[in-house]
Amino acid sequence: MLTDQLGRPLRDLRISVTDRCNLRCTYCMPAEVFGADYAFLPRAELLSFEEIERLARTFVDLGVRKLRLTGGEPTLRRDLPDLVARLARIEGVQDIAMTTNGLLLPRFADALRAAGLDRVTVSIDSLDPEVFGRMNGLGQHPQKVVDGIEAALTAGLGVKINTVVQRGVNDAGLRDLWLALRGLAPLRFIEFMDVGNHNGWNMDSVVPSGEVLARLGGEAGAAAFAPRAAGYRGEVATRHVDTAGHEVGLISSVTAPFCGDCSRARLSAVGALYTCLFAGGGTDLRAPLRAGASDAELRDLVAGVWAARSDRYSEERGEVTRAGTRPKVEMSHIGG
Ligand SMILES: Nc1nc2c(ncn2[C@@H]2O[C@H](COP(=O)(O)OP(=O)(O)OP(=O)(O)O)[C@@H](O)[C@H]2O)c(=O)[nH]1
Ligand SMILES: C[S@@+](CC[C@H](N)C(=O)[O-])C[C@H]1O[C@@H](n2cnc3c(N)ncnc32)[C@H](O)[C@@H]1O
Ligand code: SF4
Ligand code: SF4
Repeated sequence: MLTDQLGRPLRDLRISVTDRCNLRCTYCMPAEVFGADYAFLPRAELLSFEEIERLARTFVDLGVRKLRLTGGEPTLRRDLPDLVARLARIEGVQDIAMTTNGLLLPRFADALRAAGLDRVTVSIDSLDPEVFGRMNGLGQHPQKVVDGIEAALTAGLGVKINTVVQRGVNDAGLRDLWLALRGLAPLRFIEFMDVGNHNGWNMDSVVPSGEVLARLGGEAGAAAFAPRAAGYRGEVATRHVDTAGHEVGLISSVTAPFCGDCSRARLSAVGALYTCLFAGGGTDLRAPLRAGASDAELRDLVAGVWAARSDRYSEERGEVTRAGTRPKVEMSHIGG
């Protein structure tokens, strides 16, 4: 089995299909930076669906079993169901998921499901129109995302909900969000992370997951929940359930890093392989692919990168921040 320097297998591939987005979340693509004059990737730079399929096969040959489409906003990529259908035909793939802001799900959920998509994770940070409108940078209304969640459920997709938590921004409304949406799907609360170079991260704006759970429980606090076993080895969220069986996941990359089990590789929209969400650079797979590399050559290239991998950024965060920040790839580029 292929493992990296810390004995971690390669199991999960997250594929960014575009760096564009129809929102400008302040913690990801702040409008001041990603404005009208921002140079998004020209179409010719993006991997074609044939190229994504070929590279996905390479990763599956090396042990990957889960694929996740992300971005930017993956539903903006034209003909996305065609890509899903190609990926669903790859022998060995057990799970195809997509992380999305949900806005276009009413339009595309049925076609994506029919093409073979298993699950979506839909991101929504608040049900308060003012708070959500501010956080998404474009004043979009949260009901549009809720409509997307409902469209995904109606289409028969598995659904989870992601919420990024920022102190003083959306933390006051977390319990309202939980009470309103817990009957629809499991909610997962993500500690605000220092991804990219522009989101103004600082430790004071992180709400530790323990505090989030206490807020969700209302008067009973965290005691309103019981822990539930992980769904699979290396799962990023720790699971908890309330007495009615509603599930909440806590993604505590800042206060309780999970690098020890990290089996995730990331492929950017231009075909660069990144071995960590916080990487400063990646390995170009597109150039050898377009130069006619054989399947074996591509496999050797990816296997070599994984075998040399020693990333554990979240565990080292304190040391790195003290030593001064280094440039990181943008979240919208690498996919979340
Ligand atoms: N630091 C860090 N954060 C991650 C990593 N993987 C995922 N996350 C964070 O967790 C969030 C949730 O991830 P999702 O895209 O929903 O995927 P997932 O939780 O791996 O998916 P499941 O297969 O449903 O468990 C991401 O948006 C990131 O913010 C990782 O490897 N490192
Ligand atoms: C980069 S987005 C891409 C997919 C899609 N546009 C969406 O928002 O779901 C993937 C996930 O990363 C999360 N994310 C983005 N920036 C983050 C940050 N600074 N800290 C924690 N999570 C973040 C988003 O909330 C989303 O759940
Ligand atoms: S988190 Fe998703 S929806 Fe928000 S700006 Fe980033 S890519 Fe777009
Ligand atoms: S910080 Fe890097 S190594 Fe650690 S879990 Fe996240 S992606 Fe994996």
